[in-house]
Amino acid sequence: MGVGKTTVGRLLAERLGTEFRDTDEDVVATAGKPVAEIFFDEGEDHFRALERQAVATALAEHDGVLALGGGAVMAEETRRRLADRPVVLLTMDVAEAVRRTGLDAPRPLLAVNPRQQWRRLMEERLPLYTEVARAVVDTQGRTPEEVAEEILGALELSRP
Ligand SMILES: Nc1ncnc2c1ncn2[C@@H]1O[C@H](COP(=O)(O)OP(=O)(O)O)[C@@H](O)[C@H]1O
Ligand SMILES: O=C(O)C1=C[C@@H](OP(=O)(O)O)[C@@H](O)[C@H](O)C1
Ligand SMILES: [Mg+2]
Repeated sequence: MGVGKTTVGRLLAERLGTEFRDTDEDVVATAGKPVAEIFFDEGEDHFRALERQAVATALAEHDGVLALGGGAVMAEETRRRLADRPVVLLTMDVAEAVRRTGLDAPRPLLAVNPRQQWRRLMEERLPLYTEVARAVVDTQGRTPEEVAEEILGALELSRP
């Protein structure tokens, strides 16, 4: 969360001359309300069900750059769908995560004790991120434009 998937994904699509899509935006459009309200009104499980469906639909019909929500990989079904895709994992440290998410749209999972929550989520998710990632790009101390450039280079190197 807050690492720049949405921001950098949009830039990357521009560079590649392709479309950009974000599964959080698709979920918000389907539910007709912001992510934080879905969590509040219907709960995280419902959000995850909408998210699994949004990822499946986007991967089936979208041919461009796709940004996922940070928790999408928790679904085994989603990890399977990502297995043959050029997935990029973006990284940063906890201080940067708290800085970036503090300035941005509310993320319900970081609403209380963001530092501790972020560490806990990373511990749980890092093995899953690593499992699906074809390239890893550190965003620390880099502008979104620099990150997009790094991704282009990293994917070129990892091309099968
Ligand atoms: N490389 C970066 N350096 C500084 N701030 C960034 C960087 N990438 C993104 N941000 C900022 O961090 C916040 C979260 O970015 P966002 O793209 O929404 O992340 P994600 O989609 O991974 O949650 C936004 O305010 C964005 O402008
Ligand atoms: O990591 C997560 O569990 C989440 C990440 C968010 O998206 P970003 O990763 O784009 O912030 C959003 O899907 C929701 O708040 C849950
Ligand atoms: Mg995002």
